[in-house]
Amino acid sequence: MKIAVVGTGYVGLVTGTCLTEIGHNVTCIDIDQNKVNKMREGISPIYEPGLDELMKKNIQEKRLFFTTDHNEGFEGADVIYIAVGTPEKKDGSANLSFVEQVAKDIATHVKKDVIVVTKSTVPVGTNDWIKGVIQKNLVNNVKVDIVSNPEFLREGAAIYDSFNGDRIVVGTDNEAAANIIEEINKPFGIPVFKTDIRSAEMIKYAANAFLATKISFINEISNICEKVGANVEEVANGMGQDNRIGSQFLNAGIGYGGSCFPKDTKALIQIAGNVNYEFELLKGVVRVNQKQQEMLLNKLEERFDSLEGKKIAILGLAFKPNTDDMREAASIVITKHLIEKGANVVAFDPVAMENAKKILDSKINFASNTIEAIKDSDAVLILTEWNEFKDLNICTFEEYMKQPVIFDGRNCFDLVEVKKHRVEYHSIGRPPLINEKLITVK
Ligand SMILES: NC(=O)C1=CN([C@@H]2O[C@H](COP(=O)(O)OP(=O)(O)OC[C@H]3O[C@@H](n4cnc5c(N)ncnc54)[C@H](O)[C@@H]3O)[C@@H](O)[C@H]2O)C=CC1
Ligand SMILES: O=C(O)[C@H]1O[C@H](OP(=O)(O)OP(=O)(O)OC[C@H]2O[C@@H](n3ccc(=O)[nH]c3=O)[C@H](O)[C@@H]2O)[C@H](O)[C@@H](O)[C@@H]1O
Repeated sequence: MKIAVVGTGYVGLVTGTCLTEIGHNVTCIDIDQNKVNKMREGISPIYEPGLDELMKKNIQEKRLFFTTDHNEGFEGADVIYIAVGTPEKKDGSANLSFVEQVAKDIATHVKKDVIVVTKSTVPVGTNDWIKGVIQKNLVNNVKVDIVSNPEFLREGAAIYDSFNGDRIVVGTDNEAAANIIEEINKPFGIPVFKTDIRSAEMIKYAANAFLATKISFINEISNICEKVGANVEEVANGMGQDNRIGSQFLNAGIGYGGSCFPKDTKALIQIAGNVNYEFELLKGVVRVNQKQQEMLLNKLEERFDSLEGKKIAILGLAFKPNTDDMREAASIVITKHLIEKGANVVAFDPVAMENAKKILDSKINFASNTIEAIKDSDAVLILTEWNEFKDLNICTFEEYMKQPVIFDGRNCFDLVEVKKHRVEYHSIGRPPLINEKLITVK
C-alpha cells in the first residue's frame, strides 16, 4: 500500500516508520526543512528509543521517504495520514489550524481516490469538518473517504506500543474504508475495534482523561497518606491487585505532564462545555494536578528557612523518562519558583537538556552529569525517574552533597534501603526519613 504521512512529530514519524517495517511504502511530509534533511539521513529529530535504527533500515530498503513537498508526498498515495499537532489554545480548546492547512493541501493536490486517516487527537466532530474542508477545496474530481484512527502510543515506548498496542480504533461511516485500514494494520497483529467516527474521536479523549483521573486520584490518596501515616505505594499495590482497578497508572508523584494529558483533559472540558455540560470530575482532576506540581516545593520551603543562595540540584527535567520532551514538564513550574526564591539551581537530565535550555530560565545552570549537579548542594530534587537516577547508590548523595537532603518527586528509592544511610529523605505519600546521626542546617 502506498501511504503518505503528514507531520513527523512523535506520532507521524513513529507511525510512518512502523508502517514501513510491516512492508508499506511511506512518504513522510513535514514543513520543517531541517527536520526533513535530518530524517533523510536516518536521524530522528526526536529522542525515541529504537527509532533511528528502524528509520535507517527502511530508508535503505527504499520503503521510507521524506519530503517537504505535499504534492510529491501525495503522488499515488492510497491513504494519507494526518499527524500534525493540535496544541492547546489559550481557552483550553484544541487549535485545529495545522489540521485545516493539511486538509486544504490534500484538496489541492490529490489526483486519485484516497482515504484520509486522522491520527491527530481532534475534538468530536472534527473529522466531519475535515471532510467538509476537503470537499469545499477539492481541485480534481476524486472521492475522499475519512477515517478517525486515534493514536494511543506513549512517548519513550512508542515503537513498542506500535507493535504491541491493546487495540487499534477505526472510526468511519464507510465499511470499505474501514476494511482497508484494517488490512493495512493486519501485520501488527493488534485487535481492530471498528466504530463510528464520533465515538472514535471520543474514545481518544475519554481514554486520556481516564488515565489522568487515575493519576490525580492516587496523588490525592498520597497526600492523605502523608497526613495519616500510611504508605501510598503499599496502598496502590493493594488496590491494584483488584483486576477491576488494575495496577497501572497508580504511581503517585508530582503530577502528569507531557504534550497530551494536560491539553486533552482541558480540551475535553471544552468539548463538554460546548454542549452545555460541565465535566465537574475532570475539572477536579486538572486542579489536583496543578496543586500536585507544587507539593514538592511546599515540602522544600517548609524544610528550609530560606532558599536564597542555597544550591538546589535538579535531577530530571523531561516530563517522564526515556523522552527529551519538555512540554508541560513539572520541572518548568518548579525551577521557575526556585529561581524566584533566589536559589542557585543546577540541573541535569540525561537527554532533555538541549530542549530544556531553550525554554527554562536563563539563570539555571546545567551540569554535564549527576555528580556535577549534586556536588556541594544543600538539597536535591528528583523530578524524573530516569533509571540512571533510580540506580544511584544512596552513598553518592552522602559523599557529594553539602548536606544530603533529598526531595524525591517520583519515589525512586526503597525506604528500607534509604534507612541504611545518613540522609534526610522526603518522598511522595510515604513517611519522611531523617537519620538521627545527620546534622544539617536549615
Ligand atoms: N506525542 C504523543 O505521544 C502523542 C500525540 N498524539 C496526538 O498526535 C498529534 C501529533 O502530536 P505530536 O506528534 O506530538 O506532534 P509534534 O508537534 O511533535 O509534531 C507535529 C509535526 O507536524 C509538522 N507540521 C505542522 N504543520 C504541517 C503541515 N501543514 N504539513 C506537514 N507537516 C506539518 C510540524 O512541523 C511537526 O514536525 C497531536 O494531535 C497529539 O495530540 C496522540 C498520541 C500520542
Ligand atoms: O495521547 C497521548 O499523547 C498519549 O498520552 C499518554 O502518553 P505519554 O504522555 O507519552 O506518557 P505517559 O506514560 O502516559 O505519562 C504521562 C504523564 O503521567 C505521569 N504518570 C504516569 C503514570 C503514573 O502512574 N503516574 C504518573 O504521574 C508521567 O510521569 C507523565 O508525566 C498516554 O499514556 C498514551 O496512551 C497517549 O497516546
